[in-house]
Amino acid sequence: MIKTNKKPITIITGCLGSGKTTLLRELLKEPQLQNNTAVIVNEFGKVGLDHHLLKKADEKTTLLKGGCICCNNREDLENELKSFLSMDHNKEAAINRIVIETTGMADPAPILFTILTNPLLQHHYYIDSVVVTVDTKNGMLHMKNNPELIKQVIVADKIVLTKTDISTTTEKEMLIQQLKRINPSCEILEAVHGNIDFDDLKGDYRQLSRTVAEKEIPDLESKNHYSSTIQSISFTFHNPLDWTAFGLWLSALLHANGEDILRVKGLLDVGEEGPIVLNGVQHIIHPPEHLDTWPEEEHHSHLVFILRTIQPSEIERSLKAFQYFLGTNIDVLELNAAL
Ligand SMILES: Nc1nc2c(ncn2[C@@H]2O[C@H](COP(=O)(O)OP(=O)(O)OP(=O)(O)O)[C@@H](O)[C@H]2O)c(=O)[nH]1
Repeated sequence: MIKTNKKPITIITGCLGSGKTTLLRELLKEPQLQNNTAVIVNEFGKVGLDHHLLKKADEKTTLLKGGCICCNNREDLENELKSFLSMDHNKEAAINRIVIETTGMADPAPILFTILTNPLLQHHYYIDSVVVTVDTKNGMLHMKNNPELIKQVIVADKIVLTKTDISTTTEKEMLIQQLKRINPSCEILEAVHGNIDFDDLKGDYRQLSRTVAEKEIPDLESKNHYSSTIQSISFTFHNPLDWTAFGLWLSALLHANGEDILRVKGLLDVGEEGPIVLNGVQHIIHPPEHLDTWPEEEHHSHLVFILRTIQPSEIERSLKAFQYFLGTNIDVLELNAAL
């Protein structure tokens, strides 16, 4: 147990769709995180969905908009962390722990750098633990295609293997071997659907004195680490959509372009009381989740794609060609977000 007045920061990072939000949603149910914990979520583009899902559990959830936390959004992070300090005078409202969920392609190094080198932040906060979720099913593929994952694993204190329930023993063993090669000192844990104790993810006293040098942070100066082939597009639908027709359209799209559709996420109005949460990671569409109620006042469907090599306009054309069958009007909210 660390004895300090500094506030611990837990950073949850990991590849697109590896289970960061699922993990965080479960953790926020723990009594120790119900009060006085602030959650900072960073997502691609201007349309974030994860913070809607988290908001129900924790009202102090902030979405950092306008770019990735590790490239063009570090000042926002700094300001957000500083703003929590102003709540310290009120014991009940004071924030005593921060959890940051980064985008799926974030390089955690610049985030650590921001917190570890700003004198004010350094005085009030410490990095308790860098937790990296790794999708056991897609992990080897992610490792091959996403250099960001390697950087995440390098700085990880704890790796949480997710989706072990849908992976084979061989997939898991090969992945563990590979992870140990990259970061031999890292603790590797498992969590199916985010089922893990927060205590297991906490750091130990040694992290309190962690410095930039100790963390061997790579690529501090990189402004933007993304490959230019990665783009995103988001849509909004104003009326409920036909879920069966949508499923057909999406299956055909993934069948044709699965490798190039890195991620699809949606909060969809299908004419029921609450929305459906849609989650796809490359070829895999996870079982959709029905929410009882909408997390926000506004009940419009949102759909976000993160793409590699395939043009966002192709998705738009394909979706619009299907519009009649979906029974709703489609607007493009954001196209070609600079990732
Ligand atoms: N079977 C299975 N599915 C999981 C597990 N963990 C997460 N998922 C599913 O994986 C999908 C993606 O999970 P998220 O938690 O949204 O992933 P994320 O890392 O937050 O995604 P981004 O924010 O887009 O990077 C969802 O459908 C989850 O229900 C797990 O342990 N087992």
